[in-house]
Amino acid sequence: MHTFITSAEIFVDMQPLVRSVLDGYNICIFAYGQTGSGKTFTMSGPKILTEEGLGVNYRALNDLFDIQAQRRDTFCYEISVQMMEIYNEQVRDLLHSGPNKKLEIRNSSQNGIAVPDANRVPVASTSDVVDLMNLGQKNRAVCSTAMNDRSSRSHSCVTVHVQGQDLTSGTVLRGCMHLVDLAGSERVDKSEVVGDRLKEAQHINKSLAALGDVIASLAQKSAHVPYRNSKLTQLLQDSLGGQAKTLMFVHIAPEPDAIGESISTLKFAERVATVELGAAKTNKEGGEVKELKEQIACLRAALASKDGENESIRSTHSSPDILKDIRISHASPESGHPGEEAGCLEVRSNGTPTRQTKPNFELSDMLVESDPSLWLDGCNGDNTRLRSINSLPELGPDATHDLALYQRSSLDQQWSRAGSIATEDSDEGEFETTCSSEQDSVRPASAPEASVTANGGASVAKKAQPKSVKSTDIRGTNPAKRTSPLPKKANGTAHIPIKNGKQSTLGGVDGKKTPNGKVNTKK
Ligand SMILES: Nc1ncnc2c1ncn2[C@@H]1O[C@H](COP(=O)(O)OP(=O)(O)OP(=O)(O)O)[C@@H](O)[C@H]1O
Repeated sequence: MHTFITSAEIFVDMQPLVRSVLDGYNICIFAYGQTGSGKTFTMSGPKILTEEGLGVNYRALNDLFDIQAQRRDTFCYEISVQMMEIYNEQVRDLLHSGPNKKLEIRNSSQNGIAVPDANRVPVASTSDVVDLMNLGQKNRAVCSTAMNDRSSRSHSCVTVHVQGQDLTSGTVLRGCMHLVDLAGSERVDKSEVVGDRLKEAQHINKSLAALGDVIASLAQKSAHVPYRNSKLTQLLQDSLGGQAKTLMFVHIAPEPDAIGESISTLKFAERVATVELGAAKTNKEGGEVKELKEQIACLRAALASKDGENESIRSTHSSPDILKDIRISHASPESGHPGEEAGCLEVRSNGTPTRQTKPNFELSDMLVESDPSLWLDGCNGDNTRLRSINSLPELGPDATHDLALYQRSSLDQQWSRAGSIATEDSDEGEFETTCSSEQDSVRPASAPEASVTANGGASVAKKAQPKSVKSTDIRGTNPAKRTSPLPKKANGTAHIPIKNGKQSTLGGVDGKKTPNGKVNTKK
């Protein structure tokens, strides 16, 4: 049995995840699968866009605008978009009008993984987004191959930055969402590519292999995760091994001769499902942090002015013009204190005695007065990075994973949802210690779990769900509490429960596991 579903229905399932970007979470949604299996269709929609065909990229941004409008009285949001592609191992700006320059992926303690030099365009409405996406799609490297007349020759990434300020408390939330349409893996004998197309295919396959290696390392909890082996894995580093909420759509082509690729795609999905993510956390800057930052700014200003005064004193000392104003008070013969003679200097500037002014507060006093606990607990931002990566919390007992499987029919190219797994993660995650982009990350031993989605043209979702966000995908973790281990929706969605955020097996379409633990893409 299978049910055909539309892009709108797929979006409903991922909506809670998208919405949490407005609550300060980092989100990554990406499409994986062989060439021609429907990744671009899922993310962006068909070549000629219709309202029903709009891909999840558009829907996600539309949804953000809707909520922005709903929260107008309580929050002030700024939304901006970047659009990049990784083409032949080079990061390029898709919103750049001039010649494309090579961009660098940077890892900073403040922003995590980012491409700061890519154009970041503020958007305020759906039409702004449509214009931007059109420009990006136009600039994207696309070419016709024997497998797909509109084959993406690059990985594309739409990054949505959201900053919101709570108008009551002044708390600032920063969230960021990557929407990634990967280039498809392809067998070059089948896609019949030569020359530049062949070179592109080799780069694509190599970077997807690097993604596979990263997933394998994460799944095995290896101490070393080879993020640096490709630009793709560098860019997705935070989403694959960090504290983002990540969802992956896995696509397979239903044609019989694609069976080899389909199996390897599903094996990949199975492995992704076992990856544990760190607990999702918000990028929140509360009132206390704001206050402390203001204090720091004051202290810096005070120090600067103090330095300035010291400097002016020093220059007064060394200025020959001023020397004449320095009067050495020779001890009167009566005083009889030779030591006082030498030490008695009166320094004047501009002919008037200068006194060293004491600042209103002392740096040391202020620092002692500040409660150090505030620096960690009061701030979910960068200061928490100071904590050891070993202190990453395990997922609570309520953590679940939710795997959503979508299936595309070979005949009418419709999607059928087959099952779903999601993760509910603690809101109270901590940052992994940041490292330079020149270093691969070492995985925290206790990092909690990921979740995955697959589709039968298939898709896999991996997300860490905030407790505050009501997700239709969130399930209790205690299997005993459930009436069925794989409750099935009328439309064919099966939810696979995972205890303590761990997925034991990847369920089949009908909610049943095949003997070898593979997914049943039953139609
Ligand atoms: N669910 C669907 N319904 C109808 N048409 C679809 C669907 N999925 C994909 N298609 C069509 O199949 C073709 C290939 O899809 P698409 O370009 O999205 O594949 P892709 O996985 O992005 O390929 P590549 O990796 O080569 O870029 C397109 O013509 C697309 O319109």
